[in-house]
Amino acid sequence: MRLLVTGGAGYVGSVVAHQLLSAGHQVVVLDDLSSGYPEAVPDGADLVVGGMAEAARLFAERGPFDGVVHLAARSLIDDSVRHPERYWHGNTVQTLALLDAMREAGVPRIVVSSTAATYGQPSEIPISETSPTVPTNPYGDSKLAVDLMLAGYARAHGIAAISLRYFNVAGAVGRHGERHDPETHVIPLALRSSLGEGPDFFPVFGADYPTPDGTCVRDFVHVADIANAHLAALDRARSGEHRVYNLGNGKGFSVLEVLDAVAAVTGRPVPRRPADRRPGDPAVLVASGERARRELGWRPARPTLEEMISDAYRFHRDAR
Ligand SMILES: NC(=O)c1ccc[n+]([C@@H]2O[C@H](COP(=O)([O-])OP(=O)(O)OC[C@H]3O[C@@H](n4cnc5c(N)ncnc54)[C@H](O)[C@@H]3O)[C@@H](O)[C@H]2O)c1
Ligand SMILES: O=c1ccn([C@@H]2O[C@H](COP(=O)(O)OP(=O)(O)O[C@H]3O[C@H](CO)[C@H](O)[C@H](O)[C@H]3O)[C@@H](O)[C@H]2O)c(=O)[nH]1
Repeated sequence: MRLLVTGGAGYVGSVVAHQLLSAGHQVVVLDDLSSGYPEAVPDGADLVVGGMAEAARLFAERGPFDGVVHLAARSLIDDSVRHPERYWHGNTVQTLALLDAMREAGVPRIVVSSTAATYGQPSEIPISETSPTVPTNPYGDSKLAVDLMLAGYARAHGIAAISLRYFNVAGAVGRHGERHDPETHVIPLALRSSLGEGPDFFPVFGADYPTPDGTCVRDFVHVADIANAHLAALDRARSGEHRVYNLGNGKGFSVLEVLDAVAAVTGRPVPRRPADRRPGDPAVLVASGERARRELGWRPARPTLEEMISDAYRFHRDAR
């Protein structure tokens, strides 16, 4: 297929672009480099620098395209609380422009990055695709709005649409890894603390959650597994239908368990200090992967935390 990958200069997008190329697809990356890096774009993919306003021109000049894999987004939760307009414009309005360009050019299918943040504080564990969606921040709101938009466009305009709700993405594939600035995610931050490159103490946000050790529990998924789900979703997408899939391993690890696993990989402890809860953090986020298994045939091939952390560590060492 000839595919447009938005956000392909970012963490997950660069791995998705890499796997699509390995599977023999043609890839054009559209990325405004607001949080991505040109050198992250895999060899073999063309990079076009710009926002979704460029999509119409790309479809007209470089078409026909068989589909879009849309990962471009802002995803800093704290920032979204302070500047909701950045998320409504950057995520929701930008996606609307992309969908309109697809309609105009007759691009038939789209696979979109959604997020566990669309569920907010979950009412049940594991979280299934039919669980209530009540986001607790504008980032989650802006992503849920995209999912609703996709449902309407699929129904009315025949677009084949799939939303993949990632839980906590981790790990790296070769030279494609997590490089956010600022970094807010637990594994890269814990690696830095363990290696003496971060703050002196890793802040553990909250010790009194209703979990076995009092810290939050998350469902980590290897970025290579996440990327493979996009290939399966492109195959599964059906005209006129919007489907949502949770991507997780169905198993949770607490923040303290993550810190121990990081220490086991680096051979050095993670110095830590209790800190206040981070506003909006749900105690437990664990996915039911049942629908993705049944309908996409997707099974994570790298489910262990050790492998995710080892790959992230290798990427971190090589990038230094
Ligand atoms: N990393 C996670 O744990 C996680 C979890 C759930 C969902 N997601 C979603 O996955 C996607 C990728 O996340 P990531 O961690 O790789 O983020 P990232 O910041 O590394 O990548 C996002 C990429 O999109 C680009 N971009 C942002 N806005 C753009 C715009 N308007 N036009 C063009 N390019 C734009 C950025 O420059 C960057 O290269 C996002 O949609 C995010 O919401 C990520
Ligand atoms: O310095 C830190 C950083 C994180 N944490 C804890 O580690 C856990 C994981 O936090 P992350 O920031 O790594 O990831 P989140 O669980 O907040 O992930 C959420 O935000 C992501 C976007 O950044 C995705 O959208 C994802 O789907 C959504 O669940 C949380 O309990 C958090 O409180 C700490 O204790 N200290």
